[in-house]
Amino acid sequence: MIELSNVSMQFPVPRRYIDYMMWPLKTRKYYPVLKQVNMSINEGDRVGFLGVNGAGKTTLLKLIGGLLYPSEGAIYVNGFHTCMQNLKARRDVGFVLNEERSFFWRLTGIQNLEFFGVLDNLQNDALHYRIKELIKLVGLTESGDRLVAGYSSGMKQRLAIARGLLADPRILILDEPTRALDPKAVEEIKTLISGKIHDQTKRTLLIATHRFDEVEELCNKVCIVKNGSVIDYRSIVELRSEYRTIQEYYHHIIKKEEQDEF
Ligand SMILES: Nc1ncnc2c1ncn2[C@@H]1O[C@H](COP(=O)(O)OP(=O)(O)OP(=O)(O)O)[C@@H](O)[C@H]1O
Repeated sequence: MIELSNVSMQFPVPRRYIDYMMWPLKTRKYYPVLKQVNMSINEGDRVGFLGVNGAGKTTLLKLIGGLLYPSEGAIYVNGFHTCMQNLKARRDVGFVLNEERSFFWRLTGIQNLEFFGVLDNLQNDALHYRIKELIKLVGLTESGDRLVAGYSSGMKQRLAIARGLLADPRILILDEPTRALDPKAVEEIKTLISGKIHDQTKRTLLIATHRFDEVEELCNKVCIVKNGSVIDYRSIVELRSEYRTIQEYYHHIIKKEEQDEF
């Protein structure tokens, strides 16, 4: 269970930008990225986070995963406060972040997993057994001994998924898991996530994405983030009674929100 109560997040304005800002913005030391977010996510839920670039999806996921602390409010993951009990809150959370540079390119896929596995407190036989299992699960058995420098984007994404699963977390956070992949690789990653990662384990999945098909196929709930606020959060079954597709629902909610602003 994940609970967010009145969560706000501000980042400091970088010094180099202040010089170019006009008064009264010049006096601003912080800018808001998330505003008063309240939501709860049940165990086994698969939530798709939709919103334009810069809406605050990644920041929200990093806060839930305890990688960032909120400026205000509180987040509880399985009853643990993400600031006060950070290690306990993070124990059951795995991350699949879309950062190409987060692997050591001159090491093999398996060597990378060994490195990150040690950081996750796995050792010796337990670590090697887990890596073998994961390499098979993500379909990298043939290429586990190849240098990551020679991996395609799809293979790096599979490796990122394996890394996120090293500690066998109950909650998996995926930030744009199919970004920059070709259509075949997108389908393969979606099948991997829906079948082996969710269906067989009933893990909680939190997925930030720009793809409506991904939400349709992988999620049971949708959360729309706009300008740092959660403007709608509901189950897909519920929205089906009003909208034919996720796309139609998304555009309608965004339009309604814009009309309400004026
Ligand atoms: N570490 C940081 N320091 C300062 N500003 C940040 C930091 N991380 C994110 N931001 C800012 O917070 C805002 C929200 O960014 P975030 O990455 O959460 O959005 P997003 O919805 O995930 O966007 P995208 O779809 O492009 O990934 C942006 O304006 C971004 O520049």
